[in-house]
Amino acid sequence: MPDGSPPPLVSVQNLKMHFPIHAGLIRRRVGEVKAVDGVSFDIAEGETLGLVGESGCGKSTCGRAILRLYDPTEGEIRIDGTDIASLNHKDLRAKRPVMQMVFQDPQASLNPRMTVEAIIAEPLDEHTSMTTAEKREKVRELMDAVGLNRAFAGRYPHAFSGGQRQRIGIARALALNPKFIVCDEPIAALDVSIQAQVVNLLEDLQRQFGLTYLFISHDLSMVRHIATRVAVMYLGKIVEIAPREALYEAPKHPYTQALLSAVPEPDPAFRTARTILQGDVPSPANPPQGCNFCTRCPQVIDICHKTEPAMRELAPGQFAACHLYNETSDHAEAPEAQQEQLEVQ
Ligand SMILES: Nc1ncnc2c1ncn2[C@@H]1O[C@H](COP(=O)(O)OP(=O)(O)OP(=O)(O)O)[C@@H](O)[C@H]1O
Repeated sequence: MPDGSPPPLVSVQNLKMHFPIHAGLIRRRVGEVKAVDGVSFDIAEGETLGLVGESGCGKSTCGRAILRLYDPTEGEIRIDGTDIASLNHKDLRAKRPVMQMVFQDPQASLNPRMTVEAIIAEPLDEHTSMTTAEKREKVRELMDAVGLNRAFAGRYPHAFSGGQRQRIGIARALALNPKFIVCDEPIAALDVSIQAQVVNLLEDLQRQFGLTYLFISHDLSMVRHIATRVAVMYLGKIVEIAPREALYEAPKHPYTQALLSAVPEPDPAFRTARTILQGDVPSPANPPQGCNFCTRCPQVIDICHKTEPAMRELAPGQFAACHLYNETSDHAEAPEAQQEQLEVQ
């Protein structure tokens, strides 16, 4: 953080979320799934940090652990000046209004037996002493803010389209005037034709209410549109984090390069060589020794199998964890050069 700049709204240090694996009749603990394994990042107030990576790399678990929907195994989480990781349940409940989540599947996250009015008012019932009339008015203001017709407040979720249901979920997340929202694949379950509308709404709301987002998605094109900075996750760890332009225009980590090379580019002038990653993602219950990416990396070198690479700043604000950039390595300049020789599809 440069001198004089305000402290980040969200600060995550060495976050770990390991799920125990039990087996046998007495449910003996036989191992653990390292879903999130030492993740660190900051998010400035008003910023959107995109969190990308293949399915199963730990994005959702990371978002949930930050909001304490899971109790993290280890690590520090500071949100708006409070150490979230160490709060007891009573204090956590009091802090809940500041941090909210928008879920992937609006169908599954809305109670089908509750009206839209009751769904959006639920957090107000739980966390405020508003009168019925005040709640009624607040629900209608929220419906206006997310572009839902007030006249439909008495309807049930099934009467709405997927995009409208996600607007209901967003209105509920906004009810307590949060500062920080984890958007967990908020458009993945929606029709492509309405994905952009929901993303534009999230951007409008961010400007209007000064919101800070962690935007989790496997859609790199959408993240490029909405995020100010982007973190790339692989097998429970962040391998690269950088300002949006740097990440998309000059990715440093071979995994980021491979992910981006798979994004369809309509303009042939900007099409690059496509990297096909070999093999499957290893199990987070049994990650490889050394670098987590060493079993699939097209540019693997000896040390990758032995030592975990540290995060290093390779360009202003652009950090990557890769041995290819070690000052002592002969390969310090190799990744971009080698990228050109990769298989063209
Ligand atoms: N409650 C749980 N118990 C045990 N393992 C879990 C639990 N939740 C997630 N995992 C495992 O943790 C790993 C990370 O899962 P997670 O859902 O966070 O990944 P993701 O990147 O969000 O993937 P997707 O995009 O498919 O949701 C996976 O291997 C998953 O099976």
